[in-house]
Amino acid sequence: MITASSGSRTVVVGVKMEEQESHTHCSELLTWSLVNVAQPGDLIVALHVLPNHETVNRDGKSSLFSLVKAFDSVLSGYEGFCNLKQVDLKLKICRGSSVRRILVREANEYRATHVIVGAPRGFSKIRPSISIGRYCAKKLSKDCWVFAVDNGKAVFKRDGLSSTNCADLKGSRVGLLGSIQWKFGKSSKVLNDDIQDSILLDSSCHKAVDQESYSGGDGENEKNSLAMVPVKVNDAGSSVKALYDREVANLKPGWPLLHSRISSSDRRVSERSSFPRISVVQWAMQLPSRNLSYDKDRFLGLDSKSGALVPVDAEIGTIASPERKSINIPKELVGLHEKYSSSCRLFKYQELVSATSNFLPENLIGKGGSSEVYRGCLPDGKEVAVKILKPSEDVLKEFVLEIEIITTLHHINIISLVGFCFEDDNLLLVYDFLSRGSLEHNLHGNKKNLHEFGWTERYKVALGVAKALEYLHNNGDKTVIHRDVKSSNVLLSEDFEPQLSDFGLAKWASSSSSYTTCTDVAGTFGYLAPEYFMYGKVNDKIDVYAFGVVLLELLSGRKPISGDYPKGQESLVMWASPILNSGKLSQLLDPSLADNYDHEKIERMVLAATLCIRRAPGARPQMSLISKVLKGDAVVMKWARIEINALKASELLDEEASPTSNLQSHLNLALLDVEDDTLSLWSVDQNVSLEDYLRGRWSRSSSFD
Ligand SMILES: Nc1ncnc2c1ncn2[C@@H]1O[C@H](COP(=O)(O)OP(=O)(O)OP(=O)(O)O)[C@@H](O)[C@H]1O
Repeated sequence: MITASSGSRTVVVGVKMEEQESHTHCSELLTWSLVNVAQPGDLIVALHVLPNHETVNRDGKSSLFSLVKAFDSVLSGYEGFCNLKQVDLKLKICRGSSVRRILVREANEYRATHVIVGAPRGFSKIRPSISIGRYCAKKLSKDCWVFAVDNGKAVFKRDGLSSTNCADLKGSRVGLLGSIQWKFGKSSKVLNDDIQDSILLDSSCHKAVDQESYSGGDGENEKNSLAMVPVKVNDAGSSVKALYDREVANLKPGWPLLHSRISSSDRRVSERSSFPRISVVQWAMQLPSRNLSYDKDRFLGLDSKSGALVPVDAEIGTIASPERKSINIPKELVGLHEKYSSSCRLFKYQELVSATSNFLPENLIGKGGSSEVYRGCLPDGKEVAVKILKPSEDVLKEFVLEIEIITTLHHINIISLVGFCFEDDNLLLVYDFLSRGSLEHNLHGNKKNLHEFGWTERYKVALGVAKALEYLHNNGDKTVIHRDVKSSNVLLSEDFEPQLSDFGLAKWASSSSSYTTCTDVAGTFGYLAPEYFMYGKVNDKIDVYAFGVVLLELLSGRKPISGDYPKGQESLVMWASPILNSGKLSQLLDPSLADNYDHEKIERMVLAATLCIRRAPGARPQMSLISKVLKGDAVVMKWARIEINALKASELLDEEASPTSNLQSHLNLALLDVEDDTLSLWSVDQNVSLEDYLRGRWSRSSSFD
């Protein structure tokens, strides 16, 4: 039996391949499942039941043969998305007479946590998917979630008892390197375990399907699994891999960065599971490259009672271990306190335990992908937010980087670090507490606060975050690129003054405009700039793009990505772009707010958003210009209007030039706004820089005025 690794979940999706319907049913159901249910670490099993009587097609070919081929073409479109979302997608084909019974049997075999069924588009019977959904709900354990999806909407849902609910894409941070290693490790394991009845898909497909292997079986009890196909993952180095290598060489848009990671890691088998059950420090010490033999005279000591590593702090005068001997500590933590003692405090773990009333669940104010945040109160009455980092491969790097970067930043719109703690099993960061929580919460969370969070406050937030980013990008000779600008990383004070937080992914850059290429693309769905997502290219413009998405959230009240909206509107950028082009502002603005807004300020936010989300990084202005737009600088506003008119003209041309899209580009567009860059390059050429504009060197400006 194949199951997901411990701690992860298995989602069984009953897919039906409809020859005549260009596979739309299968794609829709899978897309729905991946967007709405899948979470990093999940195993998604696309299960197709082949009726017993179907052995040959009308054209006389083996039905299984054509079926696998058809599935391959559909599923290969999901490769990039699955890698990004860190899920493993498998196809399983079973033979049998009753689809529902086989679904239940397979779900039980996989110990599925979620089962998703659908119905072919245009099916005229009364919602057959609901009836299958009900059947599965009745037959499957109460732990299992069951969904019936019809036309892109869940028409039936049975909540499972397990606490693991549906995915919330907004919070899914992505880390490509990690996902690929995991995927290979996991895929290899699954294949080895199941090698007897699995068939690897070869590019020709002829080897993929053993024609003998599906010759019989007339009951559901029979072992009638026919094919288990890992999507585009092939340990044996088949032509699929060759394709990756070719594509890397050409660096075409698509998934080149993913491909390069895949080709360089195809022999790795990593056993990445969920979070390890050992301490962060212990865990980090196991990593070979991070260890350092260190005489602990100075900062860390071994607690003779617990055997744990504890900080030795001369100022606070805590533990000095009697057993002074050489021990291994992660090199990242060496000298940390000494280096930052002037700018922030080293807390003892006990102090933070007391401050948060032993991390009382009621004090939990937020959860991130890699952390939990508790509200706390220090003995002097100061309120703090205590962030506990969960173990992960990069946790030490992120911990130290956050301290390193944040202690150099001093701005009213950037969060202050009060102190930190590394002790025993724990890595903690202590910040000023911001009473209104995150912008994300204010926009998309508790709707009853909405009347307080009106247009004035939203404008204030937009301007404050712009100033924070301007400061980061122009702070002396070292630019800081945040890399994870998003509404959950903007915190609000009582009077809605925003502060940018979470510098765990931030990067130093020598200058704001020069590019560096990252192999560890990380960030959050919905906010990733296309050039960063596709090529790992990083400069300040990736923050500008993400800020544009935050502006759109402020204007529309919509989430950057959500499966709640109709097909094609899941991505905020994709939904908003045509509206921004059409200038029909009423369609863009948050319907839950009254329309007594300050027109000028809204226009500034709209202009700024339009400029920020331009696909070509070179066409996105620097944050200093965006701040000026938001402040309403007359000259810059005029220039911005000209820019945007030029953009509209270029987009109209582009629409005429390339009206079609395939599944891959549809997914890219819908979820990540990744598209061929030709339009953007065109628009860069056509547009005028502010400098040129000010020098009056742009002769065509009058035609757009
Ligand atoms: N200083 C703070 N004051 C008040 N609330 C905070 C503070 N810091 C964090 N929070 C709350 O905790 C939540 C989680 O924060 P955290 O930075 O751990 O994760 P995130 O940014 O939401 O996600 P990820 O870490 O995956 O990017 C925030 O969204 C916010 O609601």
